[in-house]
Amino acid sequence: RAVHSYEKYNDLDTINAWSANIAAQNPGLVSRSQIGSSYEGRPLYLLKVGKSGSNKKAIFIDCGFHAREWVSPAFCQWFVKDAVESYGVNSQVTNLLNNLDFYVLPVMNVDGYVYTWSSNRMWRKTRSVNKNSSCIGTDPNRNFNAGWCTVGASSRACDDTYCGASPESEIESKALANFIRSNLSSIKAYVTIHSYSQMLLFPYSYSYSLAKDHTELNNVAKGAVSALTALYGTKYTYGPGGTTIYLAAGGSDDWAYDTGVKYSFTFELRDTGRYGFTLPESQIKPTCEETLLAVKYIANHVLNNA
Ligand SMILES: NCCCCC[C@@H](C[SeH])C(=O)O
Ligand SMILES: [Zn+2]
Ligand SMILES: [Zn+2]
Repeated sequence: RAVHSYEKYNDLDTINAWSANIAAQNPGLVSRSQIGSSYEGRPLYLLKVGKSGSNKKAIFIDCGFHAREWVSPAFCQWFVKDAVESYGVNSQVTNLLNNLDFYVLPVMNVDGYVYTWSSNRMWRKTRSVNKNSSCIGTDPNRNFNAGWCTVGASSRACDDTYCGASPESEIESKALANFIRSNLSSIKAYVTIHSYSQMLLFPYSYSYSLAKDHTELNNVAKGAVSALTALYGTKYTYGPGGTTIYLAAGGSDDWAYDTGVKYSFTFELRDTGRYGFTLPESQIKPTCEETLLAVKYIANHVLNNA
């Protein structure tokens, strides 16, 4: 197996070995569980990061929804590294980890991720077999029960934005939704990491109607983006998904929000198209460092307001 590096793209086996190790090496801060399995039978590992305590608020962060967006899982790994390195050293991180738990799902679409390493670097969807079609996979970010398949999604199995046979048809979507439903009393924020476009998005994408918490979410996004931009000058846009990027129904962020997770955000990381999904490894560090500032901004807002 390859050596793990935070500044390289790691294959799934390496990421799974890393998550086992980082939990074993930081027992007071990190624990690993399995929330389910993928279509092809791979485990979906979840890391819980935070100082053990009772009835703490939690933030759920997932990466790797879309297989080709390799910088996304790189960020989840970077996030956990920063947490364990900074605890007891940096007062802001220590405060966050004492008062919040972070559930980190390093790779949601494990089958798709493996497929981008073995067969097709540009694969997006899951790898499930579709009935009555030779085309494989569903877009997990069109597969949630939020305006499902009404707009900005396809009902054709061969399309990259195929919404699936039904909401939560994908075993991976079901596992994620079940975990959040079972932990609704503690999960105050949902952050899902994608690439590329350099955007910070929040509900709704399934319609142009404003979320009831639009003003607050917009202000949080504004603050998070300025924290991000302050580091290297990376320009981000932010706003409701529908008007900021495109209408897209069935998204995990809209579903989480309508399910009661008020602070729900989708990140589209670097870049704006020069490299796109094949962002060079030299940009992993700066991308993760700047994104970390935005996520910490959100976490602090949640800690003070949720
Ligand atoms: N829930 C939709 C959020 C906005 C679209 C996000 C992008 C990430 Se590649 C998409 O799923 O098309
Ligand atoms: Zn994506
Ligand atoms: Zn994207």
